[in-house]
Amino acid sequence: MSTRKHKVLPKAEILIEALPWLTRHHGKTVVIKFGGNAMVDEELKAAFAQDVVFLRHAGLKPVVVHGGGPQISAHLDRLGLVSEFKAGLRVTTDEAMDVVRMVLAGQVQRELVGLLNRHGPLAVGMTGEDAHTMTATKRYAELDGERVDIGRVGEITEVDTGAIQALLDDGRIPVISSIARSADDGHVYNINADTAAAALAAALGAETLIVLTDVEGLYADWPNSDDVISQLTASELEKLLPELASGMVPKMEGCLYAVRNGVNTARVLDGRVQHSILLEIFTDEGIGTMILPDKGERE
Ligand SMILES: Nc1ncnc2c1ncn2[C@@H]1O[C@H](COP(=O)(O)OP(=O)(O)O)[C@@H](O)[C@H]1O
Ligand SMILES: CC(=O)N[C@@H](CCC(=O)OP(=O)(O)O)C(=O)O
Repeated sequence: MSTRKHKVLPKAEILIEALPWLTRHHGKTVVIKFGGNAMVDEELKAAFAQDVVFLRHAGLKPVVVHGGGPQISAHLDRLGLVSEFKAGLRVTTDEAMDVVRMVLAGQVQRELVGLLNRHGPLAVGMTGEDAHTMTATKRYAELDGERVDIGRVGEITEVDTGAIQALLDDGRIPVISSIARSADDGHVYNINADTAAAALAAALGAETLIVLTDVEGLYADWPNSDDVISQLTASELEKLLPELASGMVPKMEGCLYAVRNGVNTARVLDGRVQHSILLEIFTDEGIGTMILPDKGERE
């Protein structure tokens, strides 16, 4: 009897630890960005799907926005097309845009939908083009103060959350690829997936934006040290932005945008750690980096 109690009690304690978090997050929308670099391992992808389905059954409304940078680069390579990044954004020729759309919507999104739907008829894939969910205009990169043409890369000008809301109201899990149509020229544009996730989180009035990536969080002095900043405010992050490099730039700009536009917290988590989403949402042990609105702007 006592051995049994010994074994069962810790499990019950874990469940009870989740109670205040379950209450707090019930019915809330959570936008989760799954980065291409965190999507390389089969077990991790399956664990990610389990976490998202768990959130849904725990009464939250998860929305998945996915990247696929490495997968796009691999496909371009196979076709003998060069990929080049400027200011963290892929220079996207018309030809490359076809590949971006095919890989994101036809490969990466399909795979995630398949993994989620192992647990039931929950996930529905779409791109920002569907039902005019995301509208974009051509974006230029800023390099040493110069405006540089990077082809079919877009910035979001408008978000229509109608289709996503309808899916959420129907109990589904929307899985969204970061592509948007332009109202100016009718073309489709390549949107950085962190930027898309942040814009959607703000437009949906999400409680939280979770960005899964391939590092532990925001390093204070990358690449010299692996000290992770566990928490910072929007103003503190704004000061750090000019020092950031590569993929962290759109990620942190996105987090800043989200918390400045009504999202209560933005979190960058290590997607290489299995079940990092569950640990973050339902336990007292926060991991990764949390960005909060400035005092006075918090709910
Ligand atoms: N201060 C920083 N803290 C953490 N990572 C950083 C920092 N500055 C730059 N990076 C780089 O940003 C990368 C994450 O961005 P990215 O490669 O675009 O990932 P994802 O595919 O998940 O969007 C990290 O792997 C790291 O190389
Ligand atoms: C404009 C731009 O750079 N778009 C990205 C879209 C995918 C993405 O953002 O994927 P990750 O989240 O895995 O980096 C690209 O073409 O790679």
